[in-house]
Amino acid sequence: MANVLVAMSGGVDSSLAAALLLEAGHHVTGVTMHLWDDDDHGLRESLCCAAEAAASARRVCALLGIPFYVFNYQREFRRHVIDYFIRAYTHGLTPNPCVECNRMIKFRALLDRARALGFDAVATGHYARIVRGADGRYQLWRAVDEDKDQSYMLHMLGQADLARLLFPIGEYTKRDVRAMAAARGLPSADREESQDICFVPDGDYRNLLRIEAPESLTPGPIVDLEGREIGRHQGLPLYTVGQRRGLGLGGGEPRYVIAIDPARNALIVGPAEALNRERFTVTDVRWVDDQPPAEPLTCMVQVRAHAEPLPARVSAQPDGRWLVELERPQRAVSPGQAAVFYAGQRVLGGGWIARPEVR
Ligand SMILES: Nc1ncnc2c1ncn2[C@@H]1O[C@H](COP(=O)(O)OP(=O)(O)OP(=O)(O)O)[C@@H](O)[C@H]1O
Repeated sequence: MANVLVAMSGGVDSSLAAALLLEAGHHVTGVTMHLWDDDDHGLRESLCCAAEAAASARRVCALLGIPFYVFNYQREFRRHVIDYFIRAYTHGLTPNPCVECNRMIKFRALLDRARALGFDAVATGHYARIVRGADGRYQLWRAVDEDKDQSYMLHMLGQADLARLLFPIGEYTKRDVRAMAAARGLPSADREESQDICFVPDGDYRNLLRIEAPESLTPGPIVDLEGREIGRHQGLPLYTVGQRRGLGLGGGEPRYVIAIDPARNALIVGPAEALNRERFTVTDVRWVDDQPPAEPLTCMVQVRAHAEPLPARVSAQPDGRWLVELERPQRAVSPGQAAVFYAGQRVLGGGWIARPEVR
């Protein structure tokens, strides 16, 4: 029996996680993290759900008869997630704020505070599995429900984190989770289709950039692979590698965003073939086992949240980065996104895709 703090966002997954832990005989306490305010970042008109999440989590805790707290992490979230998000865009990268939120807020700030408060473990409603190997080491595996799997977003977890984490939902399919929640009188529907970015609920981050980093929206040249200017862009953060629509280049051969060059404030476009990448480097790599696996490492590499993993050779570079050589070229590998290394269902580790040298 353990003293478990359950991170609750008011939805079906974390609500059921709390219920299952309670049924397993643990002492369970619910907590909602207050991450941002409805009147922050000039986003007032598009925000909805931060307060609603806490209210819903509070109701679930009352139903389960467990204590409920709200922890204020607005300052940390601003610094580590929103500022990172803005900074990445101003550096021509495509950020993944959920990975940073997991790394710095849920699995750093919350885990640390839980320990300081005397909790043995923190549980979340993430879809992933923690498995203890025969050697006693912790392993991170994909969820049973592959469609819902969130292991890509959790690749930064190391041994000390996994020793104090529980993902009770990872063993079930979303269907099971809904049915089990309904059977317990818990909310069983998702509030809304999960938004990609919680602090930009309508998916339009231009307002945020307009207020926080207006200079990032400076129009500039669209250049082809030969360096000829063939159009104008409206600000680099509005484009992603691989994008075709919205370039305003008129007819002719379809052209795609091949690279973003913040030094020249230029968008580099070219034909579809130019998007294919076989090699790229990954920075800030963290390994679930806390140490790199033996080389040569052949594994599967996933370069976006829902991308198909591809076979690759991964090798350490003298500068601390890791070089990924894919067996087959992959379209649109976006600098700033996470690259996560898998051995079958098991996460080995991962890091950030670095920007290649741009011409
Ligand atoms: N504001 C928050 N406060 C506390 N925990 C949170 C918060 N946001 C997310 N979490 C935790 O992280 C988990 C994964 O979050 P994610 O946003 O991927 O799913 P979700 O749709 O919020 O899940 P749920 O069905 O539990 O609402 C949640 O299940 C919950 O445990």
